[in-house]
Amino acid sequence: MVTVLNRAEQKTVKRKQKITKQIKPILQTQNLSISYGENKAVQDVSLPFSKNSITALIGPSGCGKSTFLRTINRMNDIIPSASYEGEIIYEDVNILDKNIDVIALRKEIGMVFQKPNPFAKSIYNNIAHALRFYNIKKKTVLAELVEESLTNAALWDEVKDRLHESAYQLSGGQQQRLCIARTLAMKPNVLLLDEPSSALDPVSNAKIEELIMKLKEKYTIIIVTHNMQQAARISDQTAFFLNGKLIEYDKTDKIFLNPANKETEAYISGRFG
Ligand SMILES: Nc1ncnc2c1ncn2[C@@H]1O[C@H](COP(=O)(O)OP(=O)(O)OP(=O)(O)O)[C@@H](O)[C@H]1O
Repeated sequence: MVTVLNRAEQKTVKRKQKITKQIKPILQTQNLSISYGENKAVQDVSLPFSKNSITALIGPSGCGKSTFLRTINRMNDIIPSASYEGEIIYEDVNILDKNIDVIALRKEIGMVFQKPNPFAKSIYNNIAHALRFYNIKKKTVLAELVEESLTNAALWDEVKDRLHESAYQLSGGQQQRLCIARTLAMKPNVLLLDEPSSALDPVSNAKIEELIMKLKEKYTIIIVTHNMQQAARISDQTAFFLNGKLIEYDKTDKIFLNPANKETEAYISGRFG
């Protein structure tokens, strides 16, 4: 039977579809477990990540946060003992599938590590080199993309007159923003940040936090942090891990002001970890 909707009904359906689209996560793990040999480092974790939001992963050392993060762009593939169960659905595709093009995936889901790791090249070539790897070779296009990504990483004004100096001449905080720029040049959808400012001084840390909050307008961000104030300041949602398990996940305000779980409360109030 064909149902003909009147205008008002059509409007309601469209509005509902719009809301569903907004709420539907861009990325979600479903019953994800990750092992190193016999050691189950992450156990049965299901978490959604919505577009243009920041999710903080917190928990004591060794609870599986980095393992979980690295699996989202298949960085753990390089560890021979690592294996997975469950699914990671990114835009309706299970990215743990054997047939996934991992190089293309890492372009869409970029990662920045704890210690700034620029290449031993000029500031310009740190970004241009990454672009050339993806076959972008035209000089004018490269120059535009270098400027755009340095601007988006809030670094352009500080380096525009020294683009051909070695990246190693930058401060630690600037090097980390260069690494963020290098990732942004790939035009990713999701940014994975593994303690991106823990190796930096307080001023650089504040700049990186400001940058991350700005980047939320364009990207979905997942950040591992040991810094509770940082998680509380910048994230929309927080997930608390303990011994490889997801103990609690909620809006960040709820986790920090009124956690449902005693272990979460003990951790955020500094009683362990
Ligand atoms: N490359 C590896 N090979 C084998 N085991 C590993 C490897 N990396 C991590 N593990 C193990 O997986 C578990 C989780 O480690 P992971 O680094 O993910 O925790 P974490 O919460 O990120 O810790 P930290 O906060 O100290 O970085 C630990 O038992 C760790 O020893």
